[in-house]
Amino acid sequence: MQRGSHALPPAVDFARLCQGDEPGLKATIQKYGAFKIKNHGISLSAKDRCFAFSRDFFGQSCASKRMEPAFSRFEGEKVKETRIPKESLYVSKNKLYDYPAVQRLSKELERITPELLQAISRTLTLSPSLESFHSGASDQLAFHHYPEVPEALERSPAHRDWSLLTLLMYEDTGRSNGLEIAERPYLRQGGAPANSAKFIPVNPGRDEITVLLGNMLPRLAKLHQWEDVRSCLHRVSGFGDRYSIACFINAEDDLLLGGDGTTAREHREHWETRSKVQD
Ligand SMILES: O=C(O)CCC(=O)C(=O)O
Ligand SMILES: [Fe+2]
Repeated sequence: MQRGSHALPPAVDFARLCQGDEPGLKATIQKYGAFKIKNHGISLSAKDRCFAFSRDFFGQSCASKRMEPAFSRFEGEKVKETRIPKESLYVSKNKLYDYPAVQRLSKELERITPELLQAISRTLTLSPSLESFHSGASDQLAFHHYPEVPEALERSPAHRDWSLLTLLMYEDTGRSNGLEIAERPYLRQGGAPANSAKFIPVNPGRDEITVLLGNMLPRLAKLHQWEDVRSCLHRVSGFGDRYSIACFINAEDDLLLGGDGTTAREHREHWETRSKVQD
């Protein structure tokens, strides 16, 4: 049962969603820009292997990690001017051969992505369907590590992702993991929506994946005159050592995202540059 309006509704059965409509999903996406899925076909062993890889990778010395071009150092990224107290490793599709531990998870995610894009398109009546904008070549896996920082309550400030979709995976710790999502409509009391929004905890259950709508979607909605599709405003709070895996599903690089001629690649690179802390 959904606990009032104070929690993201229970995870949708992905296999069932692929067979047909899921009552209530459209309302959930419109309210949160996010939903959870279970029975998704991503194996626990592939996921566990990646979390083990992540712990080993981030457990190395700073000098070793800095040798890795895909490594983004602690506080190396920001939201507006706030540095994020995390370190990350970004694995692009063309670098997968360097990371054998990651290949299986990537393959499994690749297999479910077209079905997920189709299901979202059907639920929101988007035409052309989202999978026609996606080849998978520019999708990326991000491994995040938020080391314990006693004084940091807000671990990642409120932001939206620049992707089409973000799939978030966690270890099953059995406790709240800090991901929070803004509920719509935002109360606009003079402040920016990010400050006035009401955030609810997500608390993904065992082996659930949280799906967030990213900023490529509202751009496509405008271009194709779809009904208002908003991206998910989210943040991370809490204490303790924390690991997460994000799969960024992006529209193919050459796709036009707006009447101004911006391509998906330019959109992505613009936001990547904006979020980097310059040394
Ligand atoms: O670590 C998380 O739970 C969220 C990560 C996130 O927001 C991102 O990768 O954009
Ligand atoms: Fe995010």
